[in-house]
Amino acid sequence: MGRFRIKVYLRLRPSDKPSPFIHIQPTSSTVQIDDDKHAGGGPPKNYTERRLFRFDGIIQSSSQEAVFDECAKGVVEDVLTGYHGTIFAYGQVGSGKTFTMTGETKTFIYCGLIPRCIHRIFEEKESKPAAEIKVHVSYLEIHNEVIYDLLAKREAASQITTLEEDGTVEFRGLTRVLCTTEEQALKLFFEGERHKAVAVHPLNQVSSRSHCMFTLYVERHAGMASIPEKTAAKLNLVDLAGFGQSKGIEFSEQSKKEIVNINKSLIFLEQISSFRFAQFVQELNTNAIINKLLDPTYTRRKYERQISDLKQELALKDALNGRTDIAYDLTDEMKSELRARVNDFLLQDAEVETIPVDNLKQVREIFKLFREAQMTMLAKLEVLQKELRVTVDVPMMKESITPTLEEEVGVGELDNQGFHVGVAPVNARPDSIDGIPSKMNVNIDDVLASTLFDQQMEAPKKVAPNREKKNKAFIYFKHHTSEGNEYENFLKETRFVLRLKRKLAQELCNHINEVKFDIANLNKDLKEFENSHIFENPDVTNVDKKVSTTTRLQVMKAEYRRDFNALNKVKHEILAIQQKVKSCKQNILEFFYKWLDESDMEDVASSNFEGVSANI
Ligand SMILES: Nc1ncnc2c1ncn2[C@@H]1O[C@H](COP(=O)(O)OP(=O)(O)OP(=O)(O)O)[C@@H](O)[C@H]1O
Repeated sequence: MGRFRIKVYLRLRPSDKPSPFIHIQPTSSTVQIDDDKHAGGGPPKNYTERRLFRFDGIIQSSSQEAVFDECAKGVVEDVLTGYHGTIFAYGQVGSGKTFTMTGETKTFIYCGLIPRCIHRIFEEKESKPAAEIKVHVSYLEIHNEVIYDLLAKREAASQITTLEEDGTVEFRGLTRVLCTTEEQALKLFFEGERHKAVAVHPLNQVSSRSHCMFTLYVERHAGMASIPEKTAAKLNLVDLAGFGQSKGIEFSEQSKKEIVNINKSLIFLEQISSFRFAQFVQELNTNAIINKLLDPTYTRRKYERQISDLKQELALKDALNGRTDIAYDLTDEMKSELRARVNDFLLQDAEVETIPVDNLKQVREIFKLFREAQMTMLAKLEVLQKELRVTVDVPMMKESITPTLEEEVGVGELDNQGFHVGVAPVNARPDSIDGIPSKMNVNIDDVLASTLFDQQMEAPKKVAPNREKKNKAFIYFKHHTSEGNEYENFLKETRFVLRLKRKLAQELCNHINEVKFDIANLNKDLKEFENSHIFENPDVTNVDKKVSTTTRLQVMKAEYRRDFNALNKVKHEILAIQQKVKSCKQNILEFFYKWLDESDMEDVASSNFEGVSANI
């Protein structure tokens, strides 16, 4: 990589009346401008402190050939060796940009830089066929902020978009044409010229109203057999639209729009003025690199050689460290051995040291196996969750996979491996549910055997009227007195809630029984796996089956524990509601007998309370 400075040359257009206040010094490549107080002109007032401007070269009345030799030849030579290059002309309207870049193309001596660059590149191509130079060209124009492809059909041109990446700008959709001869490239250039937007300007009869960029893409071999790398560089040749004062000049609406867009795109230039801009650009540094196109065959050979060298180096290092039996390429046998070790570690509690770790490839293979195991487990879990229509969240899984000390003294023992279903809060353990883990079936009536549900209340010992009349009086009390009515409604509501809770408890019992059944079967399967000694003859399908069974067992146990705890909770709620029902019944009877005592017994006896059942 080389550091380059942008070079700036000043080309002066011949003039009949050169300004007496601008002093050109070709030998020192400087321009001295007199103070504007005396000159009545010069640069904008806010820049008057700067009077001396230095350039890389000043070209006065030179031929087009001399301009090419001094300003462009070096750039073209660099492009031919693989560096990108750009030549652009800027200046006021009519200052000679197009004359410099394109020139008068009918006669070669008046040809500008673009035809001369084309000529030089094809000259190289013809003189060095071994370099296999390939040349493509493109030509674009930016007019009124729209990009046009001058080598494509006009209507398709506006579709060109720019893509900025890593500090470079690409034109998407721009036509690139392969040219095998200089004539072909020139023809394309002239064709593009005809499409350019030009208009009459008070300072120039044929004024460019757009920015144009002609690009030559040059691909070639480096030219040395030992370095068969290709280079690919491009040469951008840019003719900017002219900028300048438009005050006091009459323009058409179209021209006004163009001027606004041109001045907007050249705002930096406009504010600094041509000379200021030149000084600024000269201070910029660029990093230039040769743009290599790698030959795949050469690159492959190069890397093969590097790999072989590195292998030898590694073998030497291993030998020096006494590691002579290290194999860096894993065979299928080695891979299945590794798989068996990983399975032992994951499923048989084998020590981690039993997994060999000798080289990077092994480590990668081990990671791969771990990932496979995890993916298999996750996939199976997903299937299980779908099957069971339950959501097992991660904390619950963790809890069931990793027993805690607390769990060692937990409730029940569902399998023959010391597993229990977890710890129920001491005060939450209902007497009638103690038997669940050891019994195969849970019955709601057993579970609720201790309840006093629907017991008939014993009436306080009182002198009662005839039983049938008393029942009728009780019904009357419930339906026709405000106290009785209130208790009756409350009782109905409480019983309704009780029915719902009982239903829920019944469902939980059923599910627990199903889960218990599944757990018993899974335990049986696991036993069979163990008896078949699958790990002595590892078989992927069998190992997978065992993983699946173990995972399923853990899920079922977690589910059992969850439902078991839920059942405990519902049981307590049922007991509380039953207690409520009981006291409600007691209250209603108490109030009934009180009401009966206060009533006239004759009235009660003669009353007709027909039509309602006497049970409460
Ligand atoms: N060095 C030169 N020697 C002779 N004639 C020149 C020179 N420079 C420019 N001219 C003439 O001056 C006129 C304007 O030049 P040109 O069109 O190149 O200017 P421009 O900067 O491209 O203008 P615009 O910005 O309007 O496109 C043309 O007729 C051109 O032939």
